[in-house]
Amino acid sequence: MKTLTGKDLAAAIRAQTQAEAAAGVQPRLAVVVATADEASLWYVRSIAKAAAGAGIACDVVDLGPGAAPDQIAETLARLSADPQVHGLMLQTPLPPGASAQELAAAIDPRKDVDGANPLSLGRLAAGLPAFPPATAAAVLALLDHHEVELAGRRAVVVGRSTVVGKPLAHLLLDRHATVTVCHSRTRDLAAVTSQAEVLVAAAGRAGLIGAAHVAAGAVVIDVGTNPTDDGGLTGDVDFEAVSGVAGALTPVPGGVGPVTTALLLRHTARAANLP
Ligand SMILES: NC(=O)C1=CN([C@@H]2O[C@H](COP(=O)(O)OP(=O)(O)OC[C@H]3O[C@@H](n4cnc5c(N)ncnc54)[C@H](OP(=O)(O)O)[C@@H]3O)[C@@H](O)[C@H]2O)C=CC1
Ligand SMILES: Nc1nc(=O)c2c([nH]1)NC[C@@H]1CN(c3ccc(C(=O)N[C@@H](CCC(=O)O)C(=O)O)cc3)C=[N+]21
Repeated sequence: MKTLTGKDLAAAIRAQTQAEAAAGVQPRLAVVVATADEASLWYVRSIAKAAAGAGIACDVVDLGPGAAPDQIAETLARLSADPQVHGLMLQTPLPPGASAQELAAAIDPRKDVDGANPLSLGRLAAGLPAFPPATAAAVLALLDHHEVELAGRRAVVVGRSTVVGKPLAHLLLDRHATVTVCHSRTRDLAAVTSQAEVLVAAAGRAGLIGAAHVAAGAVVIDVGTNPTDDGGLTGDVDFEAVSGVAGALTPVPGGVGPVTTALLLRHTARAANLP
């Protein structure tokens, strides 16, 4: 079994992004936060750190977990109108009563580096240029980096969120895979996933995918980042069990996550230099 790591790819993307950032106007990313969720705050810190390393300015606008939806919308509108800001993202989760989908409509599509505005998702579905969500893009980047063939192959995505599952299904379709999307109402998940030549797990359930869910030799991409009791991180895939069946598998940590952060910065550098 081949372990498909993301660290080298992430480093290469960051180096390329640093060169792009240095060649044009200095890119600036604004990250709006309204949560106390530890995993989300960890991601924000890692974005800020990686941005500094790539020569990208990063402003974290923390409104706190008690922020009202109107306040978040006003903040996004202000940053969308600010010519100093090239990239704008709204972290999830959000406070109860706030809808990420509705709020993201306030992000200027030209600055929508995490593909959250419904317009970006619509453009993606229509095959028009748009920034895909960094996580969905990271899955494709990993598959390409490891030269996994997609055309004509059966791909199964577990999860239908707006951040990962849905945009990823469009990206895989564009690459001529035959795509099936599963979710919590899918009957007999293992029967569907075991048909996959390329399987992507993005459900946010630790250990959901076991050996019985995977076809011999399949390429398995684990997007899940579930906190463990000892303060660590584990994926949606039971790595031990599945490594005995799969042909290739991404680790967690060290797989999709670092590539996601690197691509968010690449999108920001590109947004800063849009014609
Ligand atoms: N590494 C990275 O860069 C990133 C990692 N993540 C991680 O990816 C995971 C998914 O994130 P996100 O998409 O935001 O999560 P959501 O909770 O928004 O979506 C989860 C999806 O998985 C489906 N699902 C849940 N349980 C099951 C089940 N038992 N069987 C089949 N499907 C199920 C849900 O179905 P239904 O729609 O029916 O509820 C839903 O569509 C999380 O662990 C998250 O932390 C997220 C973003 C970036
Ligand atoms: N609008 C929005 N878009 C997101 O993409 C988004 C979000 N909100 N909210 C939070 C989740 C979570 N997320 C992660 C990204 C990278 C790692 C990552 O790089 N993790 C490291 C390990 C971290 C560790 O060891 O603790 C790794 O996988 O190697 C993790 C989690 C993006 N998210």
